Amino acid sequence: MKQVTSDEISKVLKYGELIPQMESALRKISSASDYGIDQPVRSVVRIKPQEAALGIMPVYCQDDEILVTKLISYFPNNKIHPSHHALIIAFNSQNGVPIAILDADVLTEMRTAAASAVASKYLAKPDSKIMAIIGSGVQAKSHYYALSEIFQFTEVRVYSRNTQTAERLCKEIKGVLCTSVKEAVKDADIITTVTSSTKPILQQDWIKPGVHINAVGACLPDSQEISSEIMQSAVVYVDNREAALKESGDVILGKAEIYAEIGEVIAGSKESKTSETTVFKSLGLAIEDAVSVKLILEKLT
Ligand SMILES: NC(=O)C1=CN([C@@H]2O[C@H](COP(=O)(O)OP(=O)(O)OC[C@H]3O[C@@H](n4cnc5c(N)ncnc54)[C@H](O)[C@@H]3O)[C@@H](O)[C@H]2O)C=CC1
Ligand SMILES: O=C([O-])C1=[NH+]CCC1
Repeated sequence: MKQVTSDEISKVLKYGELIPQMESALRKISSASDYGIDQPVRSVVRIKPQEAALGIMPVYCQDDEILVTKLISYFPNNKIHPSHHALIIAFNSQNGVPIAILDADVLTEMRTAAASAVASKYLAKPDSKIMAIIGSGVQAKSHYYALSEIFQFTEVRVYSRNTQTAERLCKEIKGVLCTSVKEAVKDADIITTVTSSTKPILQQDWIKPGVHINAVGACLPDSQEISSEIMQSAVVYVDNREAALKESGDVILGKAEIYAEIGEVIAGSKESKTSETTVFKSLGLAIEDAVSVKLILEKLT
C-alpha cells in the first residue's frame, strides 16, 4: 500500500487543477444518485473534556471509481500541535483492496479553500476587490491563495483573536492587519470566516449589503460563527443540505432557510443571487476528499 505524505501532496496539488475538480465534485454531490455516489453524513464523536471531536467521512463514487474514508480529529484548544489531523485510506473500488494511506492535513487545508473558491466564483461579484479573512490559522492562509486564483484583490484584511499569527499571515500575503472584525469587514466584497469560535463573530450592521460570506468554521451543531440575523436575511447556500441540517449551528441555531446547494447553482438548476447578500455554509464533504485523492494519486503515478 502506497503511503503519501503531506510534503508530497504540497508538491503535486495545485489550486489551478484542484478548483475545477472541486467544482465537479460539488455539482455531482447535488445529483448524487446520477453519479452513483454513496456519502452518508459524517459520524462525529465528541470528546467533551477537550471540547474536541473526531469525524469519520466515507464515500464511494461509481462515476469516478473512488472509494475512500477520512478520519479527522479536531482539537481546537491545541497550543503546540495543529488543531486538525487527518488521515485518508483509499481502497480499490473494484475489489476493496487498500491502495493508499495519505496524510490528509494539507489535502484538507487545500480542498476546503478550493470549495470556497468555487462558491465565491458563483456567488460573489466577479469584480470583488476587498477580501476580509477572520481567523489566521491554516484555513485563513489557504483561503487567501485559493480565492486569489479567481479574484484580483486590491486589499486583503485579516482579523484574528491571535494577533501573532495574524501579523505573520499579513506579512506573508501583504495583508492589512485589523484590530476588530468590524474594521476588517467594512465595505468588504468577500468575507471568509475561518475561526474556531463557537459563538457568532460577524454581525449584520457591520457588513455591506451584497457581500458574499464563506462561513467555513462552526462545523458542529452547537457552534455558530455568523449571527442569526445574517443567517436569516441572507441567501443561504450550503455544500450539502442533509449535512447542514445535522451539523451546522449557523443553520440550526440560526434558524436559517437554505436556498440551495452550491452544486445546484453549478448545475444551473438554482440561481446565483449575486446582487443579494449570500452565505456559503461550508461543512466539508468526503467527496471533496475523494476527488482530491484521485488527483494526487494520478499525479504520483
Ligand atoms: N468547512 C470545512 O470543510 C472545514 C472547516 N474547518 C473549520 O474551519 C475553522 C478553521 O480551521 P483551521 O484554520 O484549520 O483552524 P486553526 O486552529 O488553524 O485556526 C483557527 C483560527 O481561529 C482564530 N479564532 C478563534 N476564535 C476566534 C474569534 N472569536 N475571533 C477571531 N478569530 C478567532 C484563532 O486565533 C485561529 O487563528 C475551524 O472551525 C475548522 O473546524 C476546517 C477544515 C475543513
Ligand atoms: O470536512 C472536513 O474535513 C472538516 N470539516 C470540519 C472540520 C474538518
